[in-house]
Amino acid sequence: MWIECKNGDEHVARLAEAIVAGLSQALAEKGRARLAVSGGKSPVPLFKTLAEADLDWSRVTVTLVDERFVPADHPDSNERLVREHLLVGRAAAATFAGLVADPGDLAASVAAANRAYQPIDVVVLGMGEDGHTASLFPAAPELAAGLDPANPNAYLAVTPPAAPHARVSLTLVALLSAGRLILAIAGETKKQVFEAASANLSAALPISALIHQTKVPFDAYWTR
Ligand SMILES: O=C1O[C@H](COP(=O)(O)O)[C@@H](O)[C@H](O)[C@H]1O
Repeated sequence: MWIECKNGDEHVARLAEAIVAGLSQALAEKGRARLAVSGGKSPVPLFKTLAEADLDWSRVTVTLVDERFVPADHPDSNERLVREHLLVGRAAAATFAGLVADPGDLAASVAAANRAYQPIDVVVLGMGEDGHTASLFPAAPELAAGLDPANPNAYLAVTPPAAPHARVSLTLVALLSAGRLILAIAGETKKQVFEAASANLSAALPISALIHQTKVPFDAYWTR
């Protein structure tokens, strides 16, 4: 479902409401919940609101949709972003599962992420203006494997052709094993990219693989 919000405050409030609803449902049904969040520049206001949500965070595991292959204290680290802005306040009681086990060994980090993987209740995605989501970048050499419905792995290494750092990313198979997918995007350019991806399923815009699927509830929240 496409959901338009009138401003940033409504965007954050509605996203937080949907995420908390998904986590609360998992807690009620299973006693534990697993949340995967994205990094990049845009999620900080959402993280700050989520951090104060009235949830039993001690029964929530927070993990990452994707990670830049950098040490956890690097300015571009998604783990650093999450630790600084989400795992604070009430959410400090959550357990965190990062994706870079060894900042000197990408293959070992991906292998460790795959061993630790458990199905995710709520996935919060972003989208780049090139149509990438998670770190499933258009034209990346690993994109076909990332989108392969028969890929047995939850995570893979990705080399973005035009963005910094090698990545560790959830595969499409893992994304489509989640309880629900929530996309947070802002701006006219991303709206146009989303519309183009809605018109055609194409590896040129990897987000289209999520739009054109019916396995998992998928909601896109947009604001100007
Ligand atoms: O590189 C990344 O970019 C996307 C989009 O980031 P944004 O700052 O444009 O919202 C993000 O979803 C992904 O997790 C991140 O690694």
